[in-house]
Amino acid sequence: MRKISNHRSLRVAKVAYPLGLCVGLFIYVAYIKWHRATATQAFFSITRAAPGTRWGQQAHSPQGTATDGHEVFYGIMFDAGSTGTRVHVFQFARPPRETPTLTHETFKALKPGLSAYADDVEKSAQGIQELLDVAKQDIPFDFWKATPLVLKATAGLRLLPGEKAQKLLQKVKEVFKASPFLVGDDCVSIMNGTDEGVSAWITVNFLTGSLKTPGGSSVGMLDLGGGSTQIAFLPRIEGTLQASPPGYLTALRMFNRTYKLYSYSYLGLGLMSARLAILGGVEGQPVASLHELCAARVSEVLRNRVHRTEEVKHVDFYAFSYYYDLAAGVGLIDAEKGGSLVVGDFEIAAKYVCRTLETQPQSSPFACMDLTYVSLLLQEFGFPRSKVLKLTRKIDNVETSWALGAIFHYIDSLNRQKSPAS
Ligand SMILES: O=c1[nH]cnc2c1ncn2[C@@H]1O[C@H](COP(=O)(O)OP(=O)(O)O)[C@@H](O)[C@H]1O
Ligand SMILES: [Ca+2]
Repeated sequence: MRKISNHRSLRVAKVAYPLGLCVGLFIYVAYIKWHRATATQAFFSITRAAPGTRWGQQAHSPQGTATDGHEVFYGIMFDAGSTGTRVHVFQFARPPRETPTLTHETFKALKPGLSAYADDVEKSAQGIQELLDVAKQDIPFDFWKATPLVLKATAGLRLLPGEKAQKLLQKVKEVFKASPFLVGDDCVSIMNGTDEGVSAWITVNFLTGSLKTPGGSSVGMLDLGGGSTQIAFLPRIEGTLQASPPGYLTALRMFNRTYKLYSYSYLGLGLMSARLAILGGVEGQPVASLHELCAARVSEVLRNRVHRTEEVKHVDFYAFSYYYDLAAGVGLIDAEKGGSLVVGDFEIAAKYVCRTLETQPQSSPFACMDLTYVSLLLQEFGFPRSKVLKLTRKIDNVETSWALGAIFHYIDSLNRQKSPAS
């Protein structure tokens, strides 16, 4: 269902004014007729069935212009992460009577994260505006009004006191409302952890083509952020479903199939939060082996925090974010292309880096602790040392992040409101 193609020229109508007007009118009438005929077709066909989840609600649906028989449209997703804010501008094309395809993504990231402005809310607007300008440059003017603009915040804002988080969100909403894009009342929110995992699972399975084949195999997803970490996969073994605590399973309806996903977000177990917890209380102890010391502290921090499933041993997993950065940092994978490793590689790298740190200062002082943490976290999830993981930042030039899965949901919810029968 997915194709990546070159950006089409969309400004043809401006070439010859009088002729363009007639052609434009004709296309408009044809489009309205065609659109009415297909209005009852499912769009991305995604419905969330889990209780307590909140997907976008909006009164209008995005609507592009028909060119070459394809309807082109855009969606803008802001990821307000704990360590940075990023914009993802997605371009889709929908051939007549077919499901839409993702044709292009533009991505830009800024640091620090929104939560860094908790005590100076006004200052947060500058970065948001800068990222909005990226979207404006990327999306042709004629499409601005129909393009949904959404921001979802993750661990950084979840961990802030509610009032401070709300003030930041309110500021972003002001900036969004002043933009030329399609902005609903729910355009800015804190995403719940389960949705974060589910959306990232949708992204990797969409990009790897796993969603195309009903009944085919799917891949698991591991995301290690700054403030929280997510694991999501589709269990095939009944015992996994039975043994999963409440809150770890969620039903998702997508492309006319229902998936019962295992998805969980551990708030406070992101890499930056873990550093804080690990550094919290062992000062003054004599330095034995730095790795052993680190491992003992990390084990304390992780004790009874993580649910272990047997089935993860048998599922192919993609891992990204800090998993990727750390592996690339010590040369376990290519920093540009990513690659595969086994879980035990993190432990070998941790031991090596910690041992080196005992005798000489390192350029990355946290590497010993970070690698020890990641190695033990993966083991806590139930991964054996021999388990192969795929580490990737992009698949087919699209960022592996929850943003794509989340924009699918959002656009789908807009479409459903427009044609509830579909
Ligand atoms: O879209 C993305 N592309 C590439 N890296 C990303 C993206 N989103 C998050 N990251 C990576 O995730 C890590 C930080 O996670 P984040 O700031 O999102 O924390 P959170 O998920 O706990 O809120 C960093 O390694 C950052 O480079
Ligand atoms: Ca993140």
